[in-house]
Amino acid sequence: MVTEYIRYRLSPERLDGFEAGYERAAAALRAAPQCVDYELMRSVADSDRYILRITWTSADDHLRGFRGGPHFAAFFAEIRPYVQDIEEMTHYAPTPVTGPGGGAPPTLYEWAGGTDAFLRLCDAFYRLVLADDLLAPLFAGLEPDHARHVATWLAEVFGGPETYSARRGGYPAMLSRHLGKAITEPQRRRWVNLMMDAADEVDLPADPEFRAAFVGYLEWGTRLALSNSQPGATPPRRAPVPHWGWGVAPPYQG
Ligand code: HEM
Repeated sequence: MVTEYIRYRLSPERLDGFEAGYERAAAALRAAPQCVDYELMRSVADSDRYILRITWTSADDHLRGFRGGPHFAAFFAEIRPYVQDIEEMTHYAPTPVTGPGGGAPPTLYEWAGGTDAFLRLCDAFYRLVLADDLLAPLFAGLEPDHARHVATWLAEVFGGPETYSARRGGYPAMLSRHLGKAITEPQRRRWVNLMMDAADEVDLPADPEFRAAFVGYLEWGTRLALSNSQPGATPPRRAPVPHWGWGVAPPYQG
């Protein structure tokens, strides 16, 4: 995880369109799996000064992944007029010096290790699923990208980029994949078990706080998947993607 700060001092003729331009550019940041979060702030004393903070999964993900990826062109088209007004553009890493609150707790997505961690998790999970007597028949004939789609769903649920919503269709798309599948309780339980096995296999964080929050979502989500998949079920067709947090036990950062 690395934080980029970009400081702007805008020429008067470019001040007006700046925030609206960044508003549009932000769609590309939200869609990019390398971007964890961003915030644009305006100086209180000098309204021509701005600081943009962007948290990236790593400096390399930013410089190669994002700049070499499909979202950069749309992003850059919006901000190109303001490049000449940049005073500083630097990656910063955290130090142990933080306020009494220790800063905001990381998201479950950050704690897990970002997009890469969820991709590794789902690759391992579907290897186990396809070798499993109860689950393999349900997943026969999977699209080759299925594991990646489920990884982007999980990443979004746990506080990562909204890629599943932007590219795949959010909750309605996810729901539609489960309708009519008539998932049984033994299959649901096996799904959870194999996901936990995969978490061990790819070394997701094993601390009690992370695993409790992680399995909490799996229990909740699989029970909904089971009931929504029954013949005659009438789940809501539209709903937001859930955003799962730490619950009552935030991470121990002693
Ligand atoms: C937390 C629980 C679950 C989550 C987060 C989840 C997530 C997803 C997502 C995101 C998709 C759609 C992927 C895409 O866009 O192509 C999907 C499809 C699917 N899921 Fe789940 N799922 C869950 C539980 C289950 C369970 C318990 C089962 C069965 C035991 C199951 C079986 C399937 C099947 C068969 C598909 C469709 C594959 C296809 O033909 O495209 N899911 N799931």
